[in-house]
Amino acid sequence: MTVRCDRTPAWQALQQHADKVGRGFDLRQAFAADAGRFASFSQEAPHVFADLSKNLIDQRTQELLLDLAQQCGLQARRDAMFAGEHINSTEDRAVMHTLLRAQGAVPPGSRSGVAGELAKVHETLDAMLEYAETIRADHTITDVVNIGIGGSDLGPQMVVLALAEFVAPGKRFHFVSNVDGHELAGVLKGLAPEHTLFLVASKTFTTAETMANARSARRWFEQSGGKDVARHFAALTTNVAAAREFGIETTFGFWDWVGGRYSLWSAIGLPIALAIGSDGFRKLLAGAHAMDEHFRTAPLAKNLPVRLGLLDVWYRNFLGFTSRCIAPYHSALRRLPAYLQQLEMESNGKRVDLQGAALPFGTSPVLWGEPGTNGQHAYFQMLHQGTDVVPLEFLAVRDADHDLSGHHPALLANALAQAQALMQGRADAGGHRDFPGNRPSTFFVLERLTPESLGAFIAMYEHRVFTSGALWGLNSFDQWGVELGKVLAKDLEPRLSSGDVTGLDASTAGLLARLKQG
Ligand SMILES: O=P(O)(O)OC[C@H]1O[C@](O)(CO)[C@@H](O)[C@@H]1O
Repeated sequence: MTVRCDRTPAWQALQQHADKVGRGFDLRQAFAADAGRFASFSQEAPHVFADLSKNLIDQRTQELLLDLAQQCGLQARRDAMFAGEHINSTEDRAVMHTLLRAQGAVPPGSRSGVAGELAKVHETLDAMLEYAETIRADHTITDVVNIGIGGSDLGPQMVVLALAEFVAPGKRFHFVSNVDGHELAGVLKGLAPEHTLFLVASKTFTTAETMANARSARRWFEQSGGKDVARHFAALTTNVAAAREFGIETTFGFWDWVGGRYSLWSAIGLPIALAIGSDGFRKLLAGAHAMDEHFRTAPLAKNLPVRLGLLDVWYRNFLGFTSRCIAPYHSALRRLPAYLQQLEMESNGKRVDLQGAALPFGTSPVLWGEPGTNGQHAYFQMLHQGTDVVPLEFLAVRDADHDLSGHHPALLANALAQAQALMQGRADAGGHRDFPGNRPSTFFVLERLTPESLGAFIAMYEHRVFTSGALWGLNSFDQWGVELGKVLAKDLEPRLSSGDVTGLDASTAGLLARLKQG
């Protein structure tokens, strides 16, 4: 049983600590006073190194945050997740995406039944990877179109882009998510049905956008002379019956205990397996599993996802920061911010606790960002000199996968320089040219961007979001907030042609009249 963070003695102690030192904390003085600050505030985890030393925390902050984690029962909730308890209480489901990357045995203390689930995981994984290898060897298939949205799009898309270096030539990958027909039409324009494989990816197989795109893709396939729907369409879903009813015979399943935003490790990862091969996909899983084991077993004080989640609570609830910026210094990670937005904001963008009581404190920050160095020439101005403090996260990769001379040192120097500038500031230039400094950042280092390191980094983020969500007393695994808009859109769609505005508010009615279809 977890205790909500604001009902613990540590919460009160952190409030006093924030009043006393938190808001007056100065990073420059902290480094001057403690030669060991980098070592004591950095952390090695599988495939990921993190420097937390440029954050507005001291040893006491860390101790109090760890007390908070203990008093909230973070370990018990973590163990309940790994054991397969139904911690997604509003949907009465287990949360076992970690089982998708379990390498053999189930975690100790697992509920009965989990071993059986793991056997199903491996059976499906083997079948999916065998299929992936067959398609990889089939040179008549030159284009793979993934049709899915949210977790059925962002994860596979982000990973396929990120691991471009590992993608065998000969196949192009396309991702269609939006119900906006411009997207699908643009992709279809360059395709031939006999050379195309469509993957319809949807956990529920009911999502309106995905179903509309899948129907249009099949119509296009048939109208352009495509033969053999069975060979050219596959479905990735927990709702195999609905996929069959749609007319798709090749299906790869997964289970209700995999949340959409945690599903790239399941059959939803088929585009990744097609792109980087079965070995590559297994390495991605292995990297994530290594981070799972770190999260599950490392003491809280040396547990990277825990330290990050606690830092998020400190910034959000005690220093009042409402957003966090992520800057991956690697152009292949350009979809990482969008992916992390869903992971964090759909998980922790909640205003009631597990019992449904309104929370008296803030939860998910706004997460945003762009790859560096591009962001530097756009919004970094605000990060350096704006009135709001926005903690920034740098992700740098030591080794490049190209041999263009000079580029990589320039890229890395920029990442280092920005973190340095944010912290140091500048007080000698006068007026508009001065920088306040003391702006916090976290700096992640991967040795190389590989399936293993990317898998570990994503898993680290999943567990960090788990940590802050657990402390806030949230159910991080439902998403009721997406439902109302879906219902209203269903009501409005026919009105766009009928023009019926009965019962609508004046603004919606006025806009509908402007958008009415001729
Ligand atoms: O995979 P599905 O069921 O099509 O859902 C897609 C996405 O839609 C959501 O349910 C939100 O509407 C996400 O949580 C999910 O990732």
